[in-house]
Amino acid sequence: MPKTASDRLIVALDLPDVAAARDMVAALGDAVSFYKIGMELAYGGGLALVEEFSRAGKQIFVDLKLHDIGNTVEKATAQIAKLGARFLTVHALPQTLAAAKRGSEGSTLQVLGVTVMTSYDDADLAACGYRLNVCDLVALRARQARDAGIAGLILSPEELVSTRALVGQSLLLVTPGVRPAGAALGDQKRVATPSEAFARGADHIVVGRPILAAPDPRAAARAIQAEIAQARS
Ligand SMILES: O=C(O)c1cc(=O)[nH]c(=O)n1[C@@H]1O[C@H](COP(=O)(O)O)[C@@H](O)[C@H]1O
Repeated sequence: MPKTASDRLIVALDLPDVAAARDMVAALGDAVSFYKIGMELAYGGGLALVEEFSRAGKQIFVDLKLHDIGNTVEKATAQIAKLGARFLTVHALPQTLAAAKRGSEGSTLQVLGVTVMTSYDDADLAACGYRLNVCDLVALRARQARDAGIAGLILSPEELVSTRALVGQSLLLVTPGVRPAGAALGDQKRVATPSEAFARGADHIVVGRPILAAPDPRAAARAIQAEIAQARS
């Protein structure tokens, strides 16, 4: 089914509790159809919202960035699959990818591998002891994710073109680190605007603070969707 600009924008519900998340989803109304529940909200009771928002017709991305021994990742993935979410993140490391793939089998849950966090640059990787730069590490992880047979990748807008060339249409490319022109970057280091992300081949973008902290979150979401529609026309 063709995706609309609304399906392509995933709003990160980075909020402290269930009440704040419900208020934000009510304020965004029919403007937003796809939400991400990440660690802040999940640890504040937010996993219960996966079923609630799914029943209300929203698509849900559970962003827990799993990484553990294979058995634990497999069983945790199977638990998330029961909630009815569309996406789940795990770190894009071979054992973790394979375990998450096993845990999602028989369900509609799609596993996304997180390549290199968008708050990291080459110097941050070097400080962690990596010998590869961001571009090469994303490429390695993209190949490993494709080989593991998972659904997609989380990467920054900066690696979209090279990654698409590498994996073609075999993986969904989902990118955070997206900022409307002039918006505060916060802790994001590898960034682009919504139009740039779609011009470079993103399937979905993830946006949090530029919508959540806007004086009118619904208008901010609508403006991003208008930019997406224009970039894709
Ligand atoms: O997996 C993610 O969603 C993620 C990966 C990544 O590399 N960078 C990243 O920012 N994210 C998430 O995307 C969202 C970005 O939020 P904003 O920076 O407020 O737009 C947050 O919920 C992050 O946890």
